[in-house]
Amino acid sequence: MKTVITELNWKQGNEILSEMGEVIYDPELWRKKELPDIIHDAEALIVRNQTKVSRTLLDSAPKLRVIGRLGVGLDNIDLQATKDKGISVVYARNANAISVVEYVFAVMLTFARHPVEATTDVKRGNWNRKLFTGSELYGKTLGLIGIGEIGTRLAARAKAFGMHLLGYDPFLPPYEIAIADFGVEQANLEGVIRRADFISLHVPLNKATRHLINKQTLELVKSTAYIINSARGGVIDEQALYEALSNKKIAGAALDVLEQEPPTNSPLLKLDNVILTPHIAGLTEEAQVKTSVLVAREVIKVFQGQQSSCVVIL
Ligand SMILES: NC(=O)C1=CN([C@@H]2O[C@H](COP(=O)(O)OP(=O)(O)OC[C@H]3O[C@@H](n4cnc5c(N)ncnc54)[C@H](O)[C@@H]3O)[C@@H](O)[C@H]2O)C=CC1
Ligand SMILES: O=C(O)CCC(=O)C(=O)O
Repeated sequence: MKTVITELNWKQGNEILSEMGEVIYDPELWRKKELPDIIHDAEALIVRNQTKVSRTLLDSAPKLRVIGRLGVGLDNIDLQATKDKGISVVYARNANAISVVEYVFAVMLTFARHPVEATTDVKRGNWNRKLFTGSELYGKTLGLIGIGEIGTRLAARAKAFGMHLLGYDPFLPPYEIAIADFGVEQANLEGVIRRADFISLHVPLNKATRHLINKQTLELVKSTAYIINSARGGVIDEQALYEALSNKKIAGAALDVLEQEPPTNSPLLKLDNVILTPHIAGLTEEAQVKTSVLVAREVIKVFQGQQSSCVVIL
C-alpha cells in the first residue's frame, strides 16, 4: 500500500502505515503545487483539514482506494466525488471529542472568572479584587447545538458542574439514551438560543448549518450570553457576529474556528470581548496520538477489505 500524508501527523500512526509499504509524509504537501503528481500512484491518502480534496485532485490519483481524515469534520473533502469514484473515507470518530469538551470548559471558565485579564492587571501593579468579581457556571444554562460525540460528552461534564442543559439536534435518535442520562432538555433552535447563558456549537459544516447563527438568530441571544464556536467558521455569519459583539448585544464569543483560517483583516481581531484560538480545540497530545493510530488502523482495515466502524456512509 502506498500512502501519502499531506498534513501534520503523529509518528505513532505513521509507523503503523510504514509497516504496510511506502509512506510519503510531508506536513506541508497540502499547499504544494506538486501534490497531484505525488499522489498519482497513491492507494491511501491521509489528510487533516487543510487539504482540499476536490474532484479534480482525485482525478489525479486513479489508484486511490481510501482516504483517512485525521479528525472529524469532512467539509474539506468532496464526498460526492469519493462516492462516485468508489473511494472509502474513514475519519477519527470520537478521538478528539474530550479535548474539544475541555476547550469549551477552558473558555467558559475564562469568561466567568477572567484569569488572564486579572493576571495582566496584577502584573501591572494593581490589586483590583472587586473589578474581577466573577460568576459561577453552577446554575447557568448551557445550550448545545449539535448533540453528537462532542455534545454528549460536554453535557456529561457540564452536568457535573451543576449547569442546566438545553439541546437542539434534529437528528437525535442515535443519542437518545445518552441525552436521557445526561438530562439534556430538548428544545428547538430558537428555544436554545433565547434561553442559554452559553451557546456551544457542535455541528458539522454543511448546506443546512452554514450561517446557522446569523443576524436574525443573534438578535435572540441574551445580552449576557456567550457563544462558543469550536465547530466550523462557516456555521456563524462573522459579519453579523462582529456587529452583535461590537454593539454589546451579546457578552462575548470564543472562536476556535473562522471562515478564513488564518484570518486576514478580520474586524473580530480588534474586539476585547472575543477569545480567538488557532483551531486548537481538538489539538492535544492525547487526542492526536489516538487520532493517528485510529486512522492508520482503519485505513489499513479498508485496504484489506475489512469492515471499519469509522467509515463515512453517504
Ligand atoms: N475545533 C476542532 O478542533 C474540532 C472541531 N470539530 C467540529 O465539530 C463537529 C462536531 O463533531 P462531533 O460531535 O464529533 O460530530 P458528530 O457527528 O458526532 O455530531 C454532530 C451532531 O450534529 C448534529 N447535526 C447535524 N446537522 C445539524 C443541524 N442542522 N442542527 C443541529 N444539529 C445538527 C448531528 O445530528 C450530530 O448529532 C465536527 O463536524 C467538526 O466540524 C470536531 C473536532 C475538533
Ligand atoms: O483537523 C484538525 O486538525 C482539527 C480538528 C478538527 O477540526 C476536526 O477534527 O474536525
